[in-house]
Amino acid sequence: MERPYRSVLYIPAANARAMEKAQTLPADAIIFDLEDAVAPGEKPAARDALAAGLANDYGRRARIVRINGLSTEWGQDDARFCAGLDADAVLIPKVDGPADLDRVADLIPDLPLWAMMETPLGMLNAAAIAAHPRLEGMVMGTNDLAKELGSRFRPDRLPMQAGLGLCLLAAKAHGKVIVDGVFNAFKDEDGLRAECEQGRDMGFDGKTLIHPAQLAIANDTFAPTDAEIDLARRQIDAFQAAAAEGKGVAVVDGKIVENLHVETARKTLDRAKAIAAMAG
Ligand SMILES: CC(C)(COP(=O)(O)OP(=O)(O)OC[C@H]1O[C@@H](n2cnc3c(N)ncnc32)[C@H](O)[C@@H]1OP(=O)(O)O)[C@@H](O)C(=O)NCCC(=O)NCCSC(=O)C[C@H](O)C(=O)O
Ligand SMILES: [Mg+2]
Repeated sequence: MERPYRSVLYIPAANARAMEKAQTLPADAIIFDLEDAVAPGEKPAARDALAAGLANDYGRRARIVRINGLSTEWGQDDARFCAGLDADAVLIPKVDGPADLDRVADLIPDLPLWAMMETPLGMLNAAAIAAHPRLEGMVMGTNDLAKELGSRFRPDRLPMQAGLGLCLLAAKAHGKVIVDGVFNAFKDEDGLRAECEQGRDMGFDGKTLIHPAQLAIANDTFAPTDAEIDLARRQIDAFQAAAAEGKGVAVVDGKIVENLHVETARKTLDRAKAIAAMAG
């Protein structure tokens, strides 16, 4: 049973109160951020605060640490800090290609790597990045991508579609987790829900979030509904019954069910089980 990544909450590593609070928040994963959410003058103190914060009990929530890029003045110290750290993964910002992952992999031999997908080169090299043997997951960085592209924020995210699609294809081709970018207006519930639904419909595993008020909407949107779970069970049952009669196709609710639909149905049930395990 794979972990769910419906809700992936960023927490500035300098914010001890938020790290404490996260122990009880319904996030599937936490990104402890040493990069953009921490002011330059606070970077060393943020590392110390994170070391203390990671001693908290986050239960089943995945603990991912976002370091500064190795080309910055903090990156090497961040990487040294992460080697041997009790965390679940290290997230590397602004990954342009697999060589960026190699460099961090050499410094941090013991943790899975995740890549921020947020540069034009990263989009063009998405397949090679996703194929990296140490890579476990990808996170869309839609703020940086918009900045680099000079594109505008639109509710339909049309300017983002090429990048989102390339990264999604790459992640799926190589069996990696992929979560969507943040929705900046954290008090706009309708806007967040619409963007979560778009990401879910495209195939993202979940959404990165910046505020606890966004958790419920992401958790709800990226979970299979009761109707989907019920349909998945009926599709599996109907297909098994058809197979027992020597048939390769069943019909449920007026629609055909073939082997491939059964695979999707099984994934739906697995996801529901993984989500239930988070609550338990
Ligand atoms: C956006 C915020 C600065 C708002 O903070 P604040 O004004 O303190 O919010 P509230 O008063 O509403 O907070 C209420 C309580 O919730 C806690 N809280 C707030 N945010 C978090 C959080 N992220 N995780 C856990 N807990 C949080 C507060 O401590 C309050 O608790 P209590 O004391 O019990 O009342 C703030 O939300 C924030 O800093 N968010 C994270 C910003 C961040 O991490 N940004 C960087 C990542 S996004 C990015 O870089 C995207 C990517 O790279 C790209 O390019 O797109
Ligand atoms: Mg970014």
